[in-house]
Amino acid sequence: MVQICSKGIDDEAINVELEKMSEAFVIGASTNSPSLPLTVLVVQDHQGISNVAPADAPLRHLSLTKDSEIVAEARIQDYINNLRFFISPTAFFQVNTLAAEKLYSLAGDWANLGPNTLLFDVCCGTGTIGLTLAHRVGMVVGIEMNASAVADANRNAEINGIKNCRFVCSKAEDVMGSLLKEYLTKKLDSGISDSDVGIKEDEKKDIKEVQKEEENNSVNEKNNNNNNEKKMEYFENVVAIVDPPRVGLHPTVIKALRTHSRLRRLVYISCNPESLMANAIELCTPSDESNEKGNKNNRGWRNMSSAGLARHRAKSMPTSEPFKPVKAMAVDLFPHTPHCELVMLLERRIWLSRFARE
Ligand SMILES: C[S@@+](CC[C@H](N)C(=O)[O-])C[C@H]1O[C@@H](n2cnc3c(N)ncnc32)[C@H](O)[C@@H]1O
Repeated sequence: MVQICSKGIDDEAINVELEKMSEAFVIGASTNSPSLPLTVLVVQDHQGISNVAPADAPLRHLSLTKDSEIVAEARIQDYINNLRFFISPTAFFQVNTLAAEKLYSLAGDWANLGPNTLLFDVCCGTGTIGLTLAHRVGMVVGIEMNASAVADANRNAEINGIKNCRFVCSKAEDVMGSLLKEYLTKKLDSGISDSDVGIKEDEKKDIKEVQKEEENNSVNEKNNNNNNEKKMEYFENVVAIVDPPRVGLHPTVIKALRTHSRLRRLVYISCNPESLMANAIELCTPSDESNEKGNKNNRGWRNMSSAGLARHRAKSMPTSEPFKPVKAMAVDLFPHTPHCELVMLLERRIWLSRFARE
């Protein structure tokens, strides 16, 4: 396992060693051998990120300890937006932290955040997106399947004094539906009057119908026992920033996001345009079209492109208001490579006018 980092490692022994190396720039740490020690790859006197590993980069072995427990504790650390992040060996972290700052703040701007916003940070890793945007929202709910990354996220919230985040350790497909239901169906049971949030009578009926539909949906739901005093609060503005791995979002997550009508705005961050396009097709295909009589038992699916498969899957999406792709931007997190991050804003009709800032 190679973990890329840019500034330091959470281990006093390593830091002592690094100090001896003047301005050493740590670019990788490996803990994949059962017979540790930790190996740290460094480039001396280096400044910058994108060209950090010249072919002749020296590989330095730092013998830390034979006590594997101590080494297993080693976490690298880095900074984004002046927040400090601890990162476990198996947790994801963007290598180009300066560009990541731009990426996350762009996503935050497009998500139209405010104090009454509930932000779902789907595939949250060590909590980077949610934690850097936490000061701009009422509450963040992060979802991540890597337990070490979730432990990091909780620790990162704590060390940065951030209190309005909850991180759920689970596959998004297992909890997205139940979390949306937990937070978004509070409204009609709460004492808040609909006029307070601008809901008209016919829209209220729509919401109830959709909620009923949501209950009937066979989203695989697991209860999670995370307690958080904020979870009973009502938030007017509900948005999701999703940042899935290359494969994109699981169909169950797409269905949950699409069929929960109070989610009006979705910012999709992707490192793979193909899966982004496929997921956007399912999120944005109008129900009338998706329910068109087609050959639902199409046996040619094995030969389909991911977009073709998405169009096919969209046919079985429950009736729901589609999102619309509004704008997209590429953010070059990997200069001098063919890879690029993409950000796309998806929106639905803003019926609660006070949500819209523009
Ligand atoms: C591209 S990374 C983004 C991480 C984080 N948003 C960031 O910018 O640092 C994708 C993350 O999704 C997580 N992941 C992959 N599949 C998942 C799933 N089915 N449910 C929840 N998280 C998942 C990975 O562990 C990884 O942390």
